[in-house]
Amino acid sequence: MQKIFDEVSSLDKKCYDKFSLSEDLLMEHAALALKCEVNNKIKSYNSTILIVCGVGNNGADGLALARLLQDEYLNIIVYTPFEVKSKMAKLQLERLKLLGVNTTNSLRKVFDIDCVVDSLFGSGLNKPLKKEAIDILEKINSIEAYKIACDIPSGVDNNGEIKNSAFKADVTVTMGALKTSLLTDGAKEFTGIIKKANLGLSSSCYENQTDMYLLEQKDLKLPFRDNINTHKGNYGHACVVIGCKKGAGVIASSAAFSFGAGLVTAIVHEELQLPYYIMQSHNLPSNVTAIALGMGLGLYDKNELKKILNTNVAKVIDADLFYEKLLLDYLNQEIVLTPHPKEFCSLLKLTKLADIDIDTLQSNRFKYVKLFCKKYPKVTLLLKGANVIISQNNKVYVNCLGTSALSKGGSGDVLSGLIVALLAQGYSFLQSAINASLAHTLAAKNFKSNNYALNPEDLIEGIKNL
Ligand SMILES: NC(=O)C1=CN([C@@H]2O[C@H](COP(=O)(O)OP(=O)(O)OC[C@H]3O[C@@H](n4cnc5c(N)ncnc54)[C@H](O)[C@@H]3O)[C@@H](O)[C@H]2O)[C@@H](O)CC1
Ligand SMILES: [K+]
Repeated sequence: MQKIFDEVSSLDKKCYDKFSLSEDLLMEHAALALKCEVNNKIKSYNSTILIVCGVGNNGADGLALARLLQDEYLNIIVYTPFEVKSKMAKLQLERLKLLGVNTTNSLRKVFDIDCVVDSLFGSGLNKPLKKEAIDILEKINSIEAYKIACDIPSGVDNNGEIKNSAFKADVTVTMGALKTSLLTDGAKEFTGIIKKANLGLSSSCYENQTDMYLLEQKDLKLPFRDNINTHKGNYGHACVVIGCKKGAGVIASSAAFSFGAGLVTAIVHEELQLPYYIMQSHNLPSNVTAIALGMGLGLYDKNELKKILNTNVAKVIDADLFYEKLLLDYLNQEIVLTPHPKEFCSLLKLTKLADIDIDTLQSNRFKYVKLFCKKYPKVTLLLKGANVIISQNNKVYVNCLGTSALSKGGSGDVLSGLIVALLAQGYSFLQSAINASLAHTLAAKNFKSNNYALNPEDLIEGIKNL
């Protein structure tokens, strides 16, 4: 798990005030981290590196990089389209001049470039881009080369929003600590792989306390069976309520069985053709330990719903239930909710927290997740998206490991099945949501066939083999 911060200027300030590091020293480390990234990828001396430098300290990072790369590559183009403004950018430019390095303010030749470093705008981007900047970004985006963003892809603002254009990076070397702005669904299209640069201090000294964390592959804890002398009753009894769209519940049931639940029962109105290992019943069995409810539910008798919701076992709620007022009666208890953005908008409206459209939510995912979890601190909320956000009370966890292969009907049903399996086995609400989400995304990431082809069975098969 890595810490995430909304802003890092206070952390930079701590470096100056508490540890007596200078801005110049931090910048030198930033440039060194960029140099490492270039060197790791570009091995041939006969290469051309284009460094695009803006007017502020992000540009200054690029200018310092140009100095560090001298003599390492045949051709280093230092492109400064605008007159530099910040004190550090002026100093870095002066240092380059003293070395006899020329810069250019026009970029004609955009072929035969092996690597582009984007140091146009960083955390100081505070207004929409003008045409001139948009044209530059479009021009450098069109170059076929390895693309490195310094700190944050230019055009992505501090809320992680992209107003008109942004640099499309293969890798973003972010300075000091991970920022929320890099982890929005919108930014995911532009950041590429995110790497964190050390600015001269270990993370434990540079970073402060936070309630936000980025989940990593190594955080995954699978429900391995450590004891030998066990029986099915030791692993819980998961029940999945089958609604009108029966496939959803069937997928969830299969996923639950494959993720370790000792028994899985589908709660049905009529006998269905199900895998032989999934039991069927009209009522909840007396030994139920967790329930999944909502997927493919459609129209369902309210009294039956209430009866299921009133059963005192762990529950994961999905899909159609986010449009049901009835759910409001259960938000002050421990429960896992797994809405996608449209369903979360409905939930926000039902709870009278906000009446917003999907675009507004997507631009402010963290804000609305925090708002909801503040009002309902017992709920474990998992907001689906390109980057999944999982939150309980004031803690927020982000899972960036998902891929577009998961953008399919049935993926969410698998996730609910995984969560109910862990709940049934006695894992906590938060651990169930986190580990199910990690398993879900990692299985998709490991999928070897084309990324448009993943189906729920492939996903379940992948989860079995993590
Ligand atoms: N403070 C520190 O100690 C460190 C800062 N570092 C770098 O400094 C960067 C932040 O530097 P700055 O605060 O100078 O900010 P930026 O370099 O991101 O840019 C700020 C400048 O761009 C202008 N600007 C903002 N939006 C614009 C727009 N849409 N169109 C045209 N001009 C616009 C501003 O007026 C300002 O002059 C970080 O992203 C990071 O790369 C690193 O060197 C690490 C250490
Ligand atoms: K940048």
